[in-house]
Amino acid sequence: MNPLLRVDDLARHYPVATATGQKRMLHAVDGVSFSLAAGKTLGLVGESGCGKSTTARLVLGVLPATCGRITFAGAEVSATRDRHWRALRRRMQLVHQDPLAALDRRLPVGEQIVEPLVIHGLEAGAEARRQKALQLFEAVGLRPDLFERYPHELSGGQRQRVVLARALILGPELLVCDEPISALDVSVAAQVINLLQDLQGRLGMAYLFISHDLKVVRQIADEVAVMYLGRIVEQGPPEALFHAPAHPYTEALVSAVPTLQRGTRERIILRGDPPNPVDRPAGCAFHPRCPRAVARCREEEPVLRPASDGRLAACHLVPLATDAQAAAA
Ligand SMILES: Nc1ncnc2c1ncn2[C@@H]1O[C@H](COP(=O)(O)OP(=O)(O)OP(=O)(O)O)[C@@H](O)[C@H]1O
Repeated sequence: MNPLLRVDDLARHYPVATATGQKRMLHAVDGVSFSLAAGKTLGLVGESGCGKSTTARLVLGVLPATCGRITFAGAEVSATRDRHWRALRRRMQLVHQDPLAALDRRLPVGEQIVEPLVIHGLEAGAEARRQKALQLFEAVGLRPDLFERYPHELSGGQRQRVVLARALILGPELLVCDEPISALDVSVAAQVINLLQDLQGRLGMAYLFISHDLKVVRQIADEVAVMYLGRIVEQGPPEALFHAPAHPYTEALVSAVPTLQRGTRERIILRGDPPNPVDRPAGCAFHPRCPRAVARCREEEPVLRPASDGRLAACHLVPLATDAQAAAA
């Protein structure tokens, strides 16, 4: 079956000036490929600056790619902002981490929920729009009396529900959730995650779910991709990935969450920040921070390929799948 979303060799480079005034290229996203089936969730994790948000903006067609290809429901996504782009954008919506920034402080939240309908000229008549918005209010668990309130009169969790209701009003097939709970406290965040799962069950949307919270990603994702310095370094089902990480970088991320770590392997503590993407280390980009690195890691760049247990990993130390296993995966 064709996936709903397919990303092939996607890249986004930025020309930047170094401290000495030299012009260099920053590879924010550098050859990323994945696919996402309808109704499923792909979690995207990795340290700050690894390219998660850039990937999200490329997928939504709000940022042009340097190269690569994005296909949504069989149609190519490009950042052209023409009629074709607008029609596709209706079917994929963004849920951002900061609901206050996403909402207009001067408008009651009920009015903001119906805005996408007005923009796309989809529902004639103010009353029909209001009824639709009230239905969505209920679907995201908001009381109808909050309809006329302004964003600053709502709690953070309520505001994120308003943002969700607005994203849902056009009936999207894909929600791109970029750190949707990072501004919320733990119990409210848990409610929003439960709501997202519930909505997915009822409406069958696919989620591209970006988060640095591995526990939440394990709960919500069907598949997880780990990014490092603009590339995917490991991808697989959350249970396998978090309980028995193959790539030392995934292992380091998991080591930082004691309740996720299993087994007796020595923990990998991540030291320092990731390298500057302008000066990507030779060989494996993770080798300067990897306690398991061997000579080959400093010289030869590992490519992302099937490991013996079916997941994808870009590490010289991970046993590769045999040709037969790779073909079956
Ligand atoms: N407009 C830009 N010009 C130059 N560099 C950029 C630009 N936008 C992003 N970058 C760089 O691209 C890299 C990836 O950024 P991105 O925001 O995608 O990372 P991220 O994983 O989403 O981080 P965070 O979790 O902090 O949001 C970073 O090094 C960032 O500094």
